[in-house]
Amino acid sequence: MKVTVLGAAGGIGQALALLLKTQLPAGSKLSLYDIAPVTPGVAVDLSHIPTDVEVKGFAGQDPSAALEGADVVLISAGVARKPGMDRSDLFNINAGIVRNLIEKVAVSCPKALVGIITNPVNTTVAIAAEVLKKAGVYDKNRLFGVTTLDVIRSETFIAEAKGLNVADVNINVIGGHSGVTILPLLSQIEGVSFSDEEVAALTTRIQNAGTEVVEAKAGGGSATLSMGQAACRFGLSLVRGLQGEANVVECAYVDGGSEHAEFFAQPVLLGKNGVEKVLPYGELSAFEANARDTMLDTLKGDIKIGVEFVK
Ligand SMILES: NC(=O)C1=CN([C@@H]2O[C@H](COP(=O)(O)OP(=O)(O)OC[C@H]3O[C@@H](n4cnc5c(N)ncnc54)[C@H](O)[C@@H]3O)[C@@H](O)[C@H]2O)C=CC1
Ligand SMILES: O=C([O-])CC(=O)C(=O)O
Repeated sequence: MKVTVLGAAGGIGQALALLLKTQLPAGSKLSLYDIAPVTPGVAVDLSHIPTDVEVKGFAGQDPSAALEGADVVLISAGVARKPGMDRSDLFNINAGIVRNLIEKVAVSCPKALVGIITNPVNTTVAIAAEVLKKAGVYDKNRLFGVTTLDVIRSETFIAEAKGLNVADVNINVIGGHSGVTILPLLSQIEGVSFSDEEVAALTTRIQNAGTEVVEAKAGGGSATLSMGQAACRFGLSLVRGLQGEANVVECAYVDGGSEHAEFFAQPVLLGKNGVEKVLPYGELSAFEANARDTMLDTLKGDIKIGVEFVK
């Protein structure tokens, strides 16, 4: 199994690479690419950790060598937010970065499963899809927006609020990955009940958790370590699916035939070809149904910007 990280010298990329070096199945290959010249050194550094995962690092303008033969590609290349910015403010720089990288993916490893971390995810995934369509290699089951950070944050905050063992908390987070498009389905958590005030407060905290980190880092970037963990969890789930493991389910932002929007985050069953099955996200409370319906204009607008960028 070969996993390639694009943006591997960054805050997320390095954390993710470390976790993958220690957690990928024995015999895996880990390929690291970034425009930053430090990247081969990051690979040398990681290669001294005694696990059976071979690490190679690549820098420069062309990611092709890093992508050759990749089964999974995780993309965190691009700029991160500073206080006062929205994720959509990153579009001007990150749209072109994602477009150029996906053009290389389309040539070097068109069958790879691709997870996009680079913000604004609601838009960059649409860009990736259009680029892959243009290249004639689009397979909707192989492209994912990585929304796992919303899931792990929800698990953490719910366990804290309700005194639960976090390992027992499972939650679907649907929609997209910014502001009101992030919708945790708190009504589905088994064995706990929330007051209306608790639901409103917890939902808002989960939706704004990225901003919580951006403000706490005071100009030094956005979430990197928790995102590294989230991307590792998601990447390992993609690998487990590829290896034929049964019942591997994650929420992700996919082109899954949703009635709501062209791309929509919801639970998917992962398998040898990526998305094996798009799963229903279950019953919603009245609060959640209203939140889902009111997010759709924003989500569809974000997607449209991505589609138009490529056309
Ligand atoms: N999906 C999610 O839940 C989350 C997404 N993000 C997003 O992830 C992205 C990366 O964040 P950080 O790692 O904190 O940023 P960072 O600035 O620490 O790292 C970004 C890396 O991308 C590299 N890069 C820039 N252009 C490149 C190109 N054309 N090819 C290859 N590498 C390139 C840079 O050299 C840098 O090493 C941001 O867009 C951020 O908003 C961040 C947190 C959560
Ligand atoms: O908020 C940001 O800019 C980074 C991000 O997507 C998150 O932490 O969820």
